[in-house]
Amino acid sequence: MPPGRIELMSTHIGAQPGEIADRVLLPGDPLRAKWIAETYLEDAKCYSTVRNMFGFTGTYRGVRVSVQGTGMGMPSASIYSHELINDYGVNTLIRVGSCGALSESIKLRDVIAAIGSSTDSNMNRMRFDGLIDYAPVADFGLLRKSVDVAEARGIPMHVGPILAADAFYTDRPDLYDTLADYGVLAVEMESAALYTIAARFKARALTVLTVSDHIKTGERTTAQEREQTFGQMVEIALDTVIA
Ligand SMILES: O=P(O)(O)O[C@H]1O[C@H](CO)[C@@H](O)[C@H]1O
Ligand SMILES: O=c1cc[nH]c(=O)[nH]1
Repeated sequence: MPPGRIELMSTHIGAQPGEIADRVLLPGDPLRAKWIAETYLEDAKCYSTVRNMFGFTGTYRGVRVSVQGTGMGMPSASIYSHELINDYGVNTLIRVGSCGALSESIKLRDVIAAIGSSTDSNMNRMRFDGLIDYAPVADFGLLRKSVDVAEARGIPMHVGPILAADAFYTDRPDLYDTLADYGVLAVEMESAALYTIAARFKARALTVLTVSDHIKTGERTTAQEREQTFGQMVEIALDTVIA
């Protein structure tokens, strides 16, 4: 930090007030955040390197947009979502993540927009004293816009429910089959927390995913692909977040 500059960062994000746009894309992978900023944003500047969880602000089609890594899992994603909304005034958050397909109807590299997110996480059970099974859902306006954008760009996009799991490696693959029977398309690890925190603090949130693994077929993409080549998902998210 330059001498004389007063430190006003939040606990986990090293940005000064005003350095983060009011609309933010949220990849789990901080290097995907860097790739998105370098590939899609004009005049992108890095506002945070705290814990190497990079955040950048630039412009996309003339609109200020930020992109912030969230890390893996709901505890980590909750921290970044909470601080972006409450400490930096962010009002629109679109997660751009990878996921594992649960359904035979979904193929590797397909794009999914998540209407709602079931979860095995205990976080909402604590929030609601175990009395309510809260249903975390996407902001309808963002979801509808993303569908319009995908259609306009000619990108096929599945729209449906997903699972946000605490564990990447599961001992209960049978539950994935049951969830698929109930129409759940894919599994990832952050969306339920994002939707819940956005609802709690009156922000708008959406999750758009690219299938990086197929739970049924065992197919998977490479780490480099997960970091750098999920362009269709990012383009849908960017066109949606600036609308
Ligand atoms: O690619 P990201 O956005 O990190 O999302 C998925 O990838 C990670 C697991 O490999 C989890 O964070 C999961 O949600
Ligand atoms: O959370 C995730 C992400 C990708 N693939 C999975 O199986 N799980």
